[in-house]
Amino acid sequence: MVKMKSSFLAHGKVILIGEHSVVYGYDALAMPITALHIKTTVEETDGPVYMNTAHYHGPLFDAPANYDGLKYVVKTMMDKASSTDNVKITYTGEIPMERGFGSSATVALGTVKAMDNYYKLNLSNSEIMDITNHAEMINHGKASGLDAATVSSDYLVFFNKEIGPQKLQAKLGATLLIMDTGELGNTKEAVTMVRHQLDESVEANKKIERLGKLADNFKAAWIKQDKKTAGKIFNDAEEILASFGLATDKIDQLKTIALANGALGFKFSGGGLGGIVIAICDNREIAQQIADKSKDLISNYWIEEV
Ligand SMILES: C[C@@](O)(CCO)CC(=O)[O-]
Repeated sequence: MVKMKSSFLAHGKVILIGEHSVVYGYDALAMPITALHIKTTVEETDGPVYMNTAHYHGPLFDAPANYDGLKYVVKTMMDKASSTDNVKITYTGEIPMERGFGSSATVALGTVKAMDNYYKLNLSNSEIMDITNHAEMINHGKASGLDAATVSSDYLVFFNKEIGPQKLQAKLGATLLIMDTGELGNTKEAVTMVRHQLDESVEANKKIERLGKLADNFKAAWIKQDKKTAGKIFNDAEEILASFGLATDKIDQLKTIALANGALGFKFSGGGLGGIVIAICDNREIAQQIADKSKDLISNYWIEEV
């Protein structure tokens, strides 16, 4: 019997604060970006299991190692369905890859959900999250679960590895300017860089603990709608993240422009080594002005009221 084609639309995320320290059990805050999404479509094929993305077309199990997380997802779902029929999986839509927008978690989640529906498996939410998180572990070496939790939520996520995601209903009353440096980040490399420093230095461990505390202070400022303090905490977090060697020249240049043009605070978001940066601004006009002044350094930008 021919199975019905199945699709799932999953959105991206940005981490507001707590990247890296979240991997070691500290708190973090992240939000979904519904403007950026990827649609995963699963359908029957006579050939080998096939993958169709903007970057790769071909048999999935011949794809390069950076698709290993997806290979695991597809194999796991086919095993769960006891299926020997092959599928063709197509990804459409756009979330810039390796920028901190959670594209790897988005495609992993989309694939689990679309295949769950395709095979009528009715997996529980925790099974779906476990498979998505395991794919993230394969992709990043060590993953907190924050990305997977945020791409599967339609609300602001307060997250801790032990407790999982909690909904934060508050608003800061500020404008976020999210800018894409156009530089590819590399989460796996960034997470490894931090881990090596933690293995070797007490000072590095203290810095990670401070980052974790900043996330809690940021949450408190957010709830109080204290955007000035939130901005200052952003700057403090950026300083610590940069001290691990995770910022780039371009990130530093964007920080100078943002702070000289009225941003309340600035930090990169996600693993670092490139990717996206966020400026907290008092209002849209300031955000637009910073984006205009940064235009020669960025490939794109988004303005979000939070
Ligand atoms: C760097 C990191 O904290 C965020 C990557 O988007 C890694 C993780 O939480 O798994």
